[in-house]
Amino acid sequence: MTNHISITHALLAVIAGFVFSKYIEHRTQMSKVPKHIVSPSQLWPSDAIFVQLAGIPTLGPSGFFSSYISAFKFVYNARDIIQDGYKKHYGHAFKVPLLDHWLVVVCGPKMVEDIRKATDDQLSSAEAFAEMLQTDITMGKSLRADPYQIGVILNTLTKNIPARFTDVHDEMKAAFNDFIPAGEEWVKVPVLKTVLNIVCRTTNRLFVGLPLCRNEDWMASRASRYAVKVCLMRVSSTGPKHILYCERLRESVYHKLIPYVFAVVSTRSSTPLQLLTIWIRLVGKLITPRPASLRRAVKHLQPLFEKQFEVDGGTDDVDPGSQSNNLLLWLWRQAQEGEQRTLTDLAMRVLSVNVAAIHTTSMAFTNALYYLASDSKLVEMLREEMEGEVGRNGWTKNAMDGMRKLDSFLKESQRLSGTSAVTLNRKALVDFTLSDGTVIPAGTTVATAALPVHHDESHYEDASHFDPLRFYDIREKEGRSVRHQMMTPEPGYVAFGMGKHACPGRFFAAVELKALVAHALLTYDLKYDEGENMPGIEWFAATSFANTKGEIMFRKRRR
Ligand code: HEM
Repeated sequence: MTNHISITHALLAVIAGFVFSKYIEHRTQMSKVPKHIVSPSQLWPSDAIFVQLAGIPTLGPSGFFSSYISAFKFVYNARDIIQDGYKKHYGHAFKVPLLDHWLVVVCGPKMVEDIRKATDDQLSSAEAFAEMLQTDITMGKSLRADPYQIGVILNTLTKNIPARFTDVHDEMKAAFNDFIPAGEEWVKVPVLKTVLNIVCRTTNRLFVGLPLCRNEDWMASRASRYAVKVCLMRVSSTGPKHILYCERLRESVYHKLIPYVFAVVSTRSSTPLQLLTIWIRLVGKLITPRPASLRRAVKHLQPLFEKQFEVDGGTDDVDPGSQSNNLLLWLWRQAQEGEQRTLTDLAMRVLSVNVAAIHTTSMAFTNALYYLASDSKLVEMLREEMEGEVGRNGWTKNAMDGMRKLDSFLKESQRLSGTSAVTLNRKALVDFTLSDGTVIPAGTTVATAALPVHHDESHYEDASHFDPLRFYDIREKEGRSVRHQMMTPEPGYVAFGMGKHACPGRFFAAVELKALVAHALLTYDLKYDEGENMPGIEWFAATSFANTKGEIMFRKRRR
């Protein structure tokens, strides 16, 4: 026993002596190099990224331990931290430490314009999403290699909204009926959970039609739960990454904590940290919902796939109003012969579009309901407009387009409640110089401040006040302008992002949201239970969520 201890002590002493002597040697080397040409990369394995990042001001402390404390604070307090940075660094960039990497945030119209105008080879949206959602693991690599589904959503899906609107509205009515049966008595409904089901069914009526959109296994386990699992994957996959391998840890290890040991002991490609990345990827592959979700999606889509493509090869004309005019067909027609036309690849894309569509729309609808349940005057005003439009145009896309007060209300709700702290997430593929001269080093994630823009008095008078007719009034003043709509990105409104990567589904989202709110208000009365009020927004790091626990009372509308 004693022998064991002394051998261990001796070994530790040798290692400590070795590290210390190398440290002294390293300090000696460092002292010989003139300060102005010292770059960590010349002395130990390093990324130039960390050197260049040092030139961008840090919000809060940037020391090894203190920056990790800041990173933990960011998880709980991102909204205030980004707001603070926006105030202090308006017109420029600042950086915040996240647990696994630095995030550079730019503020002010000129900086946003720089990001908007950058090419995909300079700042990549796909690479930023890949990192955020771990898409290679959760969705597979082919989606990133050729994300043609984005063009399909923006063009074909948007063009087909009027033709498929009746169908979508039909599903909406059936789904509301199933999940909130309209009775004479008030019933208390958990809002987000119910809304997720309604939105999943309504959206999938457009994507895959009946009967699949109502299939409980597709609905509950695949389409919407897959989306939830992907979000959880994001959290869980970055969780271990935070601890074991991350850009920031590498930075700390290489540059701050024990730079020398790693330089001497191993090359970059074989560092234990690199091995841990592989390990994390393996764990990610084991826990990803992708194989199971994909198998189920393929099973459910197989009959539709055979019906639509095996007879006519997807070339026959389809009635635009029919259910065969769906996302699967639009994807098929855009896909290249070969791999992209397999059911597996198409099914993955259908799932990925579900991920992008369902939670975002559900959050927006939930937030809108929270406002409506607290304001009966607003409800009455909107009902009047809805009845007028539906009376003139029936339940059509045209009628939805005519609901200008509703559009304004939804936009105001998104402005104050539906937006994350940052948007336009991009990954720099090359060193990218902003117009104020700041260099975003290749490999860095950059984003623009979002919520602070929505609270900026230079864009909005009394910016923190909720004014449902704010945009309606502006549009009326400008002669019933078509500008300032909910789906229109503008410098003061970035809920759907901006530029060529602005949300391609925003046109559908706006129509669907209007139809959902109109159907809800014309079918039900709604209010909070005695003693309950509008619940607050929830946050996880820089992302905002509609309150997950809020409940609202519904009953059949009384006139
Ligand atoms: C209220 C609902 C929605 C909100 C608030 C929303 C918001 C956003 C935002 C902020 C982005 C990032 C934009 C950027 O980085 O510049 C985005 C991207 C995207 N959204 Fe939406 N979205 C919504 C609904 C939808 C729907 C219904 C679909 C599909 C039908 C969809 C599909 C996508 C896709 C595919 C992207 C990635 C675009 C790209 O990388 O070029 N979204 N969305």
